[in-house]
Amino acid sequence: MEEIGFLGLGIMGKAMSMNLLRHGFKLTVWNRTLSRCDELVEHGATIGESPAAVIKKCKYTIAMLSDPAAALSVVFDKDGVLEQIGAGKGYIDMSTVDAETSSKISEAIALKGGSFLEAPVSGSKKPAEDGQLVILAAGERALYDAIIPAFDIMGKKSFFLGQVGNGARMKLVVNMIMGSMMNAFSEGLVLADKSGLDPQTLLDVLDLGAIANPMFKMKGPSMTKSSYPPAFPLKHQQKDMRLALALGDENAVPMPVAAAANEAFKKARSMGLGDLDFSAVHETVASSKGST
Ligand SMILES: NC(=O)C1=CN([C@@H]2O[C@H](COP(=O)(O)OP(=O)(O)OC[C@H]3O[C@@H](n4cnc5c(N)ncnc54)[C@H](OP(=O)(O)O)[C@@H]3O)[C@@H](O)[C@H]2O)C=CC1
Ligand SMILES: O=CC(=O)O
Repeated sequence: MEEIGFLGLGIMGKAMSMNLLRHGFKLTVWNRTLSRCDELVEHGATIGESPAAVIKKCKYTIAMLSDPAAALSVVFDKDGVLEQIGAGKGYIDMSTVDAETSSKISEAIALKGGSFLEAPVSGSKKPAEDGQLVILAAGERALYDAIIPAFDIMGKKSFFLGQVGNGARMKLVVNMIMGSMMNAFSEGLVLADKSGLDPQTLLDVLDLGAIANPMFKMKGPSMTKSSYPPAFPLKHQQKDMRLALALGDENAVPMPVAAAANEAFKKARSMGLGDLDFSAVHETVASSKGST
């Protein structure tokens, strides 16, 4: 496959691009904080000096950025994607954003004659390192077909969901469920502990029953030790809850559970936990002062 551009080398972008390099892809990378490119360069990547420079050089460019503001800035600002996108070039945004952001980007790229695909992912740092993401793509089918060799390296399964917006919406629904589950899990761990049970035994019981899942299994042991090394930063999970609630507003779907979960993530952010893993929401319950 031809050289691919990659914009955004945070937790996910770095893991995904390293994985592509390991599998023989040639990459030109850019990150706002340039020093984050160094490790990729050591593994064979080339640096592009701006998003525009990367687009100019590469037929296909992937982005993995924090939020709607970042996704829009990289496309619309000076030296951004729009300056060089055009006929024969494809832009694939894998960031988690809302459908409106994605549509704005898609329309602007179409006006320049380029192709666009949104492709947010389910799966965190480890699945990204291992090429085990679930890819939720929507937009131009021809671009999806062209980029499939890269998706096959980054993911264990890719879905094509139709028109732009469907990938963003699917991702927000999934993360809304995940964020709500994480809060219920945190409350359960604290309830077990405060009522005299061993949280580790609770984890063993959960893992054998109908609500066993990889998230409880992976995060539970570190949560019981109040350890939250960031795989999925809490500030991004709160962003996803906020965007999912807005989707609920648009569609008049009552979501009291998600709204409460969003409040807990906001509380965690106010406690300075935004850069830790989203499982740190546990601290909002664990560290609350209760009298018995
Ligand atoms: N971590 C995870 O488990 C998962 C994350 N996601 C989603 O993937 C996306 C990336 O997540 P993750 O890698 O964890 O996040 P990080 O916070 O680790 O990385 C964010 C990236 O966005 C860049 N960025 C932020 N603001 C701007 C801006 N204004 N202009 C240009 N670049 C900017 C950062 O650059 P800089 O280095 O300069 O700060 C960095 O490269 C998010 O949308 C997240 O919700 C999806 C699935 C799993
Ligand atoms: O967006 C986060 C994830 O784990 O998926």
